[in-house]
Amino acid sequence: MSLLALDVGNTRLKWALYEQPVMGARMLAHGVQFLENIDKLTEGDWINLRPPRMVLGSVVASDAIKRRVEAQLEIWDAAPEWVVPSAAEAGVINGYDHPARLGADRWVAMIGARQRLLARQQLRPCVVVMVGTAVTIEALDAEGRFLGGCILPGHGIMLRALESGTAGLHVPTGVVKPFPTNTSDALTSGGTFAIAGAVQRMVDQLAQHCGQTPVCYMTGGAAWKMAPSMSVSFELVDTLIFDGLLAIAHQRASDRANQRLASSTQ
Ligand SMILES: Nc1ncnc2c1ncn2[C@@H]1O[C@H](COP(=O)(O)OP(=O)(O)O)[C@@H](O)[C@H]1O
Ligand SMILES: CC(C)(COP(=O)(O)O)[C@@H](O)C(=O)NCCC(=O)O
Ligand SMILES: [K+]
Repeated sequence: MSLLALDVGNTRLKWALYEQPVMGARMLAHGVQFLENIDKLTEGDWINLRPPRMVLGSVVASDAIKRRVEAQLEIWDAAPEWVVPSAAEAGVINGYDHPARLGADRWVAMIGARQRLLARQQLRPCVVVMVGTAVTIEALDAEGRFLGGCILPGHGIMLRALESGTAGLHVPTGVVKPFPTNTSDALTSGGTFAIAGAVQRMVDQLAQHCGQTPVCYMTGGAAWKMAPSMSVSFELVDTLIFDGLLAIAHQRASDRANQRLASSTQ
């Protein structure tokens, strides 16, 4: 049973077709589109795609974007399912005050991270960093409890905010330097250090809280930009959200199979 996994962020839609809804399944095809180009998926990227049997997605973009994605999915029989963060799922316990108000991408990425730790039998505390339009930094304890997390502006938003709020900060992109000596480098370095510093702080807080050094996973479209400037050790995992979607899809598919079995034996 093939699975089309969707990750709809505030900037881009990421998709991947898997052979089966299980962790470690073979990825048959994948792609990414900026949100302004999502109305052409069925006549473009998806034109020759083998019809998926199941479609599971995470969406944090607007309802209008979600409807436009659903319109593209109408060519296939499988009705799209969207993850809604709950109190607990696939090895993660949700500590948010209102579990459903947590971003679905954050929830799914934490589930992906937890599944990776479970697969390695490394039940350690974990920090999950996503560098996309926004940056999110989550803390999970060794039992898979999501203790809480931070939201920061991403690189682009930080720079645009500074540009629009000042008269003298309209400059080209610079490079990251320990001691920047021009405006471009000062801005680029400032944004990068803000993110790297926030991650380090969360790692320190979690280490102190749990009495154990956390594993740190980093993902997202702009993660590669952060990688050379991080002050803590981390693993870059491009597929963290897809890993989480596979775990949730696996759970749902086996629940349904069990229900069918129960009703057929009644
Ligand atoms: N090809 C690229 N070149 C430079 N930056 C990129 C590129 N692709 C993505 N990014 C950065 O990654 C961000 C989008 O990452 P993504 O994880 O897709 O975000 P979201 O999930 O919020 O849509 C952009 O805001 C941009 O900063
Ligand atoms: C924090 C986010 C904007 C991140 O979005 P992204 O950068 O992935 O596009 C998204 O997860 C979201 O809208 N969250 C809802 C609020 C919350 O998580 O508390
Ligand atoms: K994201």
